[in-house]
Amino acid sequence: MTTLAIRAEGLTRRFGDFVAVNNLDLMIPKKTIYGFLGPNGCGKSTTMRLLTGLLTPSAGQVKVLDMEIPKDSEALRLRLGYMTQKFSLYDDLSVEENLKFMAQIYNQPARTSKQRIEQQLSEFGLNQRRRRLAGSLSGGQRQRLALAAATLHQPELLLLDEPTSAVDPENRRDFWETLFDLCEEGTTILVSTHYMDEAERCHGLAILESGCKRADGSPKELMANMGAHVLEVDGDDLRQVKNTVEPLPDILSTAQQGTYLRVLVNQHIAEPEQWLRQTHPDIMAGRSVRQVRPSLEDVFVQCTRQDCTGQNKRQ
Ligand SMILES: Nc1ncnc2c1ncn2[C@@H]1O[C@H](COP(=O)(O)OP(=O)(O)OP(=O)(O)O)[C@@H](O)[C@H]1O
Repeated sequence: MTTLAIRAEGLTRRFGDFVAVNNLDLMIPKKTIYGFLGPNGCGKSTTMRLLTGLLTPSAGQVKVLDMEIPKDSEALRLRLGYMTQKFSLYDDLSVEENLKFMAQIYNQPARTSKQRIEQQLSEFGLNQRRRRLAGSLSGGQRQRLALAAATLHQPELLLLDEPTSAVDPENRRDFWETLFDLCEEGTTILVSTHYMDEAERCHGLAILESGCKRADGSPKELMANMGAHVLEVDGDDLRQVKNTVEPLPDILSTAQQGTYLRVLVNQHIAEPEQWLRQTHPDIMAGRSVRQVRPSLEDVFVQCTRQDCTGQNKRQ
């Protein structure tokens, strides 16, 4: 028995010539919430499908809950919960019927499943809506039903593919509270997202782009080891400041945020504020330039500047 829920080495998936998941190494500890952060098309869903055994790897080794994939995929399925991006329950079945159906799929004995369904209906606030057709529920209610169904059989590992993309901020917050409760009870959770605030809630995180892993660690570690200074420049005409400083090789990126320009400067510059003022004294005159703590978005920008071969995308 290891302390890892998922261990992948060189995990790769090709579709024809296209490499959707490229040589991915993952070590995901049990009883943690681990995130995949990345833009559309970076390979999050494909990786999740590989980890559930629904898709066969083109190369690499994967162990999930100490079982080998794809060899043990069938047995593993009963120990996993998987919530896909699209609502995958039946619109024309009621809330309760959907849960009963899921209980049958997971071979739950009728006597215990009745009790478990009642428990889920109450825990996920669906008791009053048990006879409503799933198709008539709101986005937040559908999402709660989907999570109730995915956790009905008390899986050890829960994989959630962009679970909050169709819900409002309040439901998203409640949803995350539920995830922390499940984690506290011993469930390992793997969740994909493109929201920075959600990624920041994870214990560990892999930043993916174009099928490659660009960084991993806790959000705190990622921010501490980003390899760049972050400056905020204020004042008028920030567009002009941006266009002027951006071509400098030691400027890694610039982005306007309200009344500030956020500037990422190469870490080897010893005194970045002073350096920026000296390189463009005219345009910096009368502005405040101050160094601030990196955010996860800065980390994301910094580690996705290059493509999988290490080429700088800006050039
Ligand atoms: N069955 C398939 N055949 C061919 N290409 C595929 C297949 N499945 C996925 N891809 C491609 O692999 C890449 C990664 O897709 P994937 O769905 O894993 O990305 P994602 O990060 O989950 O993005 P999104 O958030 O948009 O779902 C995309 O370019 C996609 O078009």
